[in-house]
Amino acid sequence: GHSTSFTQTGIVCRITRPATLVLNQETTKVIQRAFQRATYPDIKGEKIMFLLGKVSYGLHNIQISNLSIASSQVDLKKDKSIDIAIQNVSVIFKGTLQYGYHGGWLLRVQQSVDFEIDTSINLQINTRLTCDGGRVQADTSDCYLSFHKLALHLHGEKQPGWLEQLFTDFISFTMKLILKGQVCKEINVLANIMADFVQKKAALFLTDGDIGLDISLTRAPAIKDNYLESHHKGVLTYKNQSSILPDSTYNPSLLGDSRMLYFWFSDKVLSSLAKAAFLDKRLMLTLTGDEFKIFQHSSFSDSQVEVRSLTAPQIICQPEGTTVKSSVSVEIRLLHQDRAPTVAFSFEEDIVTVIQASYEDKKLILDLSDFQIHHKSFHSASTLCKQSQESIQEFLKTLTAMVGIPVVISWLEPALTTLLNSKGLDLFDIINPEIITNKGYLVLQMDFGFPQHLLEDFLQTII
Ligand SMILES: CCCCCCCC/C=C\CCCCCCCC(=O)O[C@H]1CC[C@@]2(C)C(=CC[C@H]3[C@@H]4CC[C@H]([C@H](C)CCCC(C)C)[C@@]4(C)CC[C@@H]32)C1
Ligand SMILES: CCc1cc(Oc2ccnc(N(Cc3cccc(OC(F)(F)C(F)F)c3)C[C@@H](O)C(F)(F)F)n2)ccc1Cl
Repeated sequence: GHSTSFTQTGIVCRITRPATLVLNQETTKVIQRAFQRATYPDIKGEKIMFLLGKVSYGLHNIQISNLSIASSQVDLKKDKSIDIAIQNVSVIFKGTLQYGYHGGWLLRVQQSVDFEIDTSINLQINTRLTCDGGRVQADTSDCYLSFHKLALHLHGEKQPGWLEQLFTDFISFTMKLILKGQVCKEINVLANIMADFVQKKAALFLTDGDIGLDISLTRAPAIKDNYLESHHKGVLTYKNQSSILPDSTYNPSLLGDSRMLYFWFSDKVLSSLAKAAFLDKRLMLTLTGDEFKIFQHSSFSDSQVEVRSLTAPQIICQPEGTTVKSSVSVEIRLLHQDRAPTVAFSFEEDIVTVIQASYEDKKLILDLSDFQIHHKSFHSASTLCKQSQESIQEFLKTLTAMVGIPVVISWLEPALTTLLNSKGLDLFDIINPEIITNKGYLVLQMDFGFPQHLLEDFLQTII
């Protein structure tokens, strides 16, 4: 068939129906905020009333004095919208009603009385997610209020009957229009502040120093019966230069809909992150632990081992795990009191490791499931005979396998965990996350408890 010309997708986020049930708990807080933020303009008018002549009225300083929400449901409508239904929002408005009429040619009455308007409202908000300049936009113009109660209560002594009539016939109609207009406007404002907030937070999450991932959308988020999913470039930005992403291999059948949250990463994205880490000189390690004091009793004071990547590691995802191809140099240095360190000997190896990653107790765990070491070269300060070079080569291979690789992994695990937690990953209540690798991609799938901290953060941004 024809190939749809989409910009390539490196990362896909899928939020399923079970997740919307968790998120539903908190929609009422956002709606409450919308009612509180809305402003209610004065309602003024004048009517010619039978026998009374011209009557003028004005409702001033309308404020919310009490607000409660009974229940809400979130529903995904295929290829359309996220439908939020909210029942029994009961709101009490307070204000001052001024009214006056010009009776006979002399009689003028001007009254001012405090009022309460007691309402009970159902809301239906059908949110469409669109893509505007690579960012998620929420369009909540499909917003309906239905009133099953709107009653005026006037303070003080009995008021004239015609006033109730005026309220029932005219004022309540205007009141409904104002409420619908103001509340739906605020809901749209909040929905877009929220979408912007997640976009910003997500971008911060996937940036560290000069290394970042461009997570702008490649198309509008797709809404299906059981999930909604967003497609992101996942293009590496290093020192503000962004690289291109080769063609994407994503298709929706790769993800399920039983877990709340899925992230699909093309392994090209992981490879470009490894490349940026290499360019950013992060892939090197100086070991001075006791296990590396190989020249213990010689005249030299101390020794250290420096391990570093010679090229950008290549990351390939397979069903067996994440394959990392790196070429590495290991240097054994001697530290002297009085002069610069000298290199006792150094060697280079091509190392292929297969890693299985998991995430438990807010820690990233990297397990080595296979490896291959190809010895490339060896340099030593003192000349060695041929025979001993062979045995040294074997020894170094064993050293790399028994010490080198485990040391690098046990350095990388906490380093990545610290990086992720510095972004606030540990604040999330992530339930039973699974990290699954397959041909050319990696999937994170998990359930989660509502991110209370995220909502608090968000509600702070909207005073
Ligand atoms: C590459 C580091 C090399 C350092 C030093 C170079 C010298 C090497 C010397 C000798 C040994 C040779 C190589 C050593 C083997 C080490 C390589 C090695 O360990 O490779 C791993 C590098 C990290 C990574 C890409 C990987 C696997 C999975 C990836 C992780 C999956 C999830 C992680 C998410 C960001 C976390 C989300 C949590 C979730 C919300 C629950 C993600 C993507 C982080 C990166 C890892 C393979
Ligand atoms: C940090 C998670 C993440 C976000 C990405 O980019 C974006 C950008 C905009 N919206 C999203 N959504 C997915 C999503 C799910 C869960 C959490 C999350 O971000 C965050 F809440 F953790 C924030 F604090 F960082 C983002 C939402 C998008 O799917 C939707 F729903 F708007 F269409 N992701 C890309 C990759 C990764 Cl790992």
